[in-house]
Amino acid sequence: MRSLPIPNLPVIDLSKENLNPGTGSWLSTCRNVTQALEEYGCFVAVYDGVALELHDEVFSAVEKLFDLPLEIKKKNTSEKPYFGYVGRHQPFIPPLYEGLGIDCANTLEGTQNFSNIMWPQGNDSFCKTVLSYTKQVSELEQTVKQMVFESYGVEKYYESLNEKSTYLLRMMKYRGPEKNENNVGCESHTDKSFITILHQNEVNGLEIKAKDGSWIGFDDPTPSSFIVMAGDAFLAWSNGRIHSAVHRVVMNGGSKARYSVGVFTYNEGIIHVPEELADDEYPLQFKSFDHFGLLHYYATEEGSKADSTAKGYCAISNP
Ligand SMILES: O=C(O)CCC(=O)C(=O)O
Ligand SMILES: [Fe+2]
Repeated sequence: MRSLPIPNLPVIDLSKENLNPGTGSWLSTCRNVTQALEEYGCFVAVYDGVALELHDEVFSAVEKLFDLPLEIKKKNTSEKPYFGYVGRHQPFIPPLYEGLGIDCANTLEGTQNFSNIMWPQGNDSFCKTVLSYTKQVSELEQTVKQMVFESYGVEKYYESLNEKSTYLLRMMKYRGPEKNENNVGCESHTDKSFITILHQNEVNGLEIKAKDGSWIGFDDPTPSSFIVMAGDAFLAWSNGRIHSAVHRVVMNGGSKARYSVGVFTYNEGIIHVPEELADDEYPLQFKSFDHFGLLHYYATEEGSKADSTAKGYCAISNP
């Protein structure tokens, strides 16, 4: 019997040298990026902005970070939900999971605030590594945003939104499950960010739910492959055109730990749906909204139960 082909995520080459605005390859890549985000809510970007050496430094720094004692990691706290330490001994969190977050990780101040808490004696090399990593990945994020804005003919709004962007770097560790232990590392969810860019070590586990309900595994990571994923804020901004994909982490392999890092974009202030993205055929579905308000809403009981965070928080209700 012939087996069905395993569905794959779209793969798009976003290497810097191929991306010159205005060229034919830029325009076709804009279309591919937008289509992938509309259909799958994500794609695999092949990106050469993070050198192999920096990639290795990041994952080795992250491993060392998780080796710190739990009492120290728990000092990573934040007013913003899910920005600080999340993990062991917390209710509703899979026991395999631990995560730490650095707010404003594209600034020296952000990385130093974090590292001074983890290592009161200082850790300049950690700061330098995560700062250059976040800066490089934020360039990829900006390219993707610019491409989508251009595809929709609303590039005039790009700069003002981009100026309000802040970058959260979240580092995740998933230990391998023990015998007979549940293998879910991270429950199904959509991200609350505008865009998330994920990068992982060689241990697989990320699965993305396609629109037909099937799960697509990301099984072929390389140091230059990044998962670019749209969050609920991007969906609302696009008046529902961009899809925010449900995804989860399932640890099917052996005992080796999975490490991943995600750069999550949030925007300060109010996000407006461009008026060009609503018309008679496509009526306005979302009100202007406060991005961090959306995140806080998700942390409420009502918000955590909503089928769609974006709809629950800022949909225009039909009479
Ligand atoms: O570890 C991963 O690859 C995914 C993590 C994730 O989905 C999240 O932190 O929102
Ligand atoms: Fe996620």
